[in-house]
Amino acid sequence: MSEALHTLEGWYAYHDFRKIDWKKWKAASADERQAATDELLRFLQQCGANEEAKEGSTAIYTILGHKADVLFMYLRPTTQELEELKTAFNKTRFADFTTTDYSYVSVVELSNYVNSPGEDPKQNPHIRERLYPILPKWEHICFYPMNKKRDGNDNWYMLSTEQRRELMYSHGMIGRKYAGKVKQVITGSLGFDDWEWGVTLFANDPLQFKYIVYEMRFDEVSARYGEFGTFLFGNILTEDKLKNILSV
Ligand code: VOV
Repeated sequence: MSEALHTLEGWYAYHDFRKIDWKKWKAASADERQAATDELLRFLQQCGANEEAKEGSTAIYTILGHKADVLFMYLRPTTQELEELKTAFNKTRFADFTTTDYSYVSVVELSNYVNSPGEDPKQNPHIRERLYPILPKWEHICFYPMNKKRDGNDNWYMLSTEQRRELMYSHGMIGRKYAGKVKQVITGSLGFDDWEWGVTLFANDPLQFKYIVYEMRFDEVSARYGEFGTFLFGNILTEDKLKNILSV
């Protein structure tokens, strides 16, 4: 029988992709640039303190290619906190030098194909770690949204729970080959954004993104049912690198 699973949700996610207005930045005085940089660093320090207190997590990456310059990825317990962050960032002087062309709203999700009967999954420390993840500070990030197809005979949502479980098992087995090389954070976005899931991958070797996405294309879950949006790739942004990038 085809029926919805009880998904497990954790922290809410906001991927804020920003472009830097370089013309405006270069035209600003050295004092203005310094003040804007200091405000940005203070904002990021607050994000760091939030992460230390395990009340959320933040990852900052520069984005390669024309689609964006910087990604601020926030995980927080409530959507209100995400909104407060968005507003706090927009109030910084640095934000005046940026524009947002793309963002993504979702919530960390486990699809619970692998639950143990009789157990409260939210009390399981391994599951809690995945629902409330501290984002790895690995060298690279890859983000893309995706759907499961509803197209004629290729309709994921018409498959029985058993069929979907089997297919997801095979997906998970491929994923497990990348243990230690790729870390995935899957966020559900039905009702929040234009696609069904956001896929955020972290790796220290950028080629691992290419390998895993390619290998998964041959797996039925992706080959038959996967539909994919725009891919964005980036490099980690440390405080020193940030100061370096912003110095003119
Ligand atoms: C990096 C490795 C990796 C590993 C180990 C892994 C494992 C697993 C498991 C065990 C499960 C099911 C239970 C749960 O944990 O939710 C999932 C779930 C999911 N995945 Fe995955 N996935 C990985 C990686 C991984 C990638 C690279 C992608 C993108 C696919 C591609 O073709 O580009 C992906 C997608 C998803 C999605 C959209 C879901 C939710 C599907 C749904 O219908 O609900 N995923 N995934």
